[in-house]
Amino acid sequence: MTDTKDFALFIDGLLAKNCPFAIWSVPGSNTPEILIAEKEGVIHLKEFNKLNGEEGFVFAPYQITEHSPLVLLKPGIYKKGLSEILKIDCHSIPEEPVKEVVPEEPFIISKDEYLKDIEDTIDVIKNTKLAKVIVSRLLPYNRTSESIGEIYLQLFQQTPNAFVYLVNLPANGQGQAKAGLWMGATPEVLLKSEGKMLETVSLAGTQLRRPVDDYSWYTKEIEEQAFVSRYLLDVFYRFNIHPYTTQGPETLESGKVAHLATSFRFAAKKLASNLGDFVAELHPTPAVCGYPKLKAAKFITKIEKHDRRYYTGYLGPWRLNGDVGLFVNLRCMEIMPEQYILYSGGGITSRSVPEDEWEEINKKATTLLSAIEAVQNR
Ligand SMILES: C=C(O[C@H]1C=CC=C(C(=O)O)[C@@H]1O)C(=O)O
Repeated sequence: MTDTKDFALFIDGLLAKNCPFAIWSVPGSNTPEILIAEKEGVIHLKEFNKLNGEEGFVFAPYQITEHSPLVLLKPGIYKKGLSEILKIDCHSIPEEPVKEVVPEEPFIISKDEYLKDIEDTIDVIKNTKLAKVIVSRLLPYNRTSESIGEIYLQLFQQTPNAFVYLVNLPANGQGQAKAGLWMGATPEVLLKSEGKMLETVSLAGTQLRRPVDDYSWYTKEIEEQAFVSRYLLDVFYRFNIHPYTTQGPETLESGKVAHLATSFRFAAKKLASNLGDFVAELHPTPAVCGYPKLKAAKFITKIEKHDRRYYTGYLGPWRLNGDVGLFVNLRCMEIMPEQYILYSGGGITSRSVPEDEWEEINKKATTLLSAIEAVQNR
C-alpha cells in the first residue's frame, strides 16, 4: 500500500519535472515499467514505416501531422517493477522549463448531433460500398487539483486486463510540437512478441460486461469483428505470412465492456527485416478506421469535426530489450490544464442502431471516468 502511494507521488514528481517519459503495464501483469528519455532522446519520425531498425517506446498518432507527430522515446532510464522504479532518484532528473502552449478548444458535439451523424453514416453504408466505419466523439470532463499519479494508480488497479499507460511528451525548447500528456487503458493488441512468435489480434463488437461469462453475440458484432480479421489476413497475404495459428473469436472483457477477439500467431522470423513496414500496413485496422480502409478513412475526415490526434493511434515498447508490445490507443484521454478530453468511438455498420451506439461510446468512456471519479470523490 505504501509502495503504491509512493508510486503516485513519484509520478506527480516526474510530471513536475516536465520531462518526457512513458509508464505502462501490460494486460494481466501488475508490474509497471517506465522509460524516461533524455531531451535529445525524443525523436519525431516522418512516416509510419520509419520504425524499422529503431528501439524505444513508440507513441503514434492516428495520422501523422505537424500537430501530432509520430514519437519515439529512446531509452534513457528504463526500469521494470515497482520497487526498481521507486529507486529512481527524481533529483537526478533535470527539470525542463515549461513552455506555455494555449490548448486548442476541443470540438464537442451534442448527443443530437452525434445521433444525426450516425443516421447519416448508416445511410451512406446502405447506399455505397462502405461496409463499416468507426465514428468517434470527444467527452470533456472537469479537471481540478487532483493528483494525476493517483488517477493512474486507480486505472492500473481497476483495469488489470488492459495495457494501462501514462505518456508525457511536453513541448521542448527545440520547437518540436508537443504530443502532450495522455493516459489510457486499452485492451487491443496491435502487435506483440512472445519469444520467437508474434501475435496480432482482431478486436471488435462490444457489449456490457456481465457478472458471469455467458455472452451471446449478435450478427452485427460478429460481422464487424469479421471485417477486422479479414483485413488482417489481407495484410498477412501481402507479407507472405504463412503458416499462422488462430484462436477465437472469443470474448475478451475489459473495463465495463466485453469484445469479440481473434488472435493470430506466426513466427517472428517472417518479418525479421521489415517489421516496421508490417506495422505501418496494419495501422489503422478496421477496428478503428473501417472497411474498405481507404473509403472509411475518407469518410472519417468528413464526418468527424475533431482531430483524433493519438486516439486510435498505437503505442508501446518497440524492440525494447528485444520485445515488441504495441497496443491500439483506445479508452484514452488527453490531460489538459483544466479538463480531461476523453475519446470514444464505435464501429458503425448497416445494422447499427444510433441510440445503442450512443450508449456504447459512453460505456467505453467509463473505464477512465471511474478512475477520475474515484480520486475526485475522495
Ligand atoms: C473504437 C473503439 O473501440 C474499438 C475496439 C473494440 C470494439 C469496437 C466496437 O465495438 O465498435 C471498436 O472497434 C473505442 O473504444 O473508441
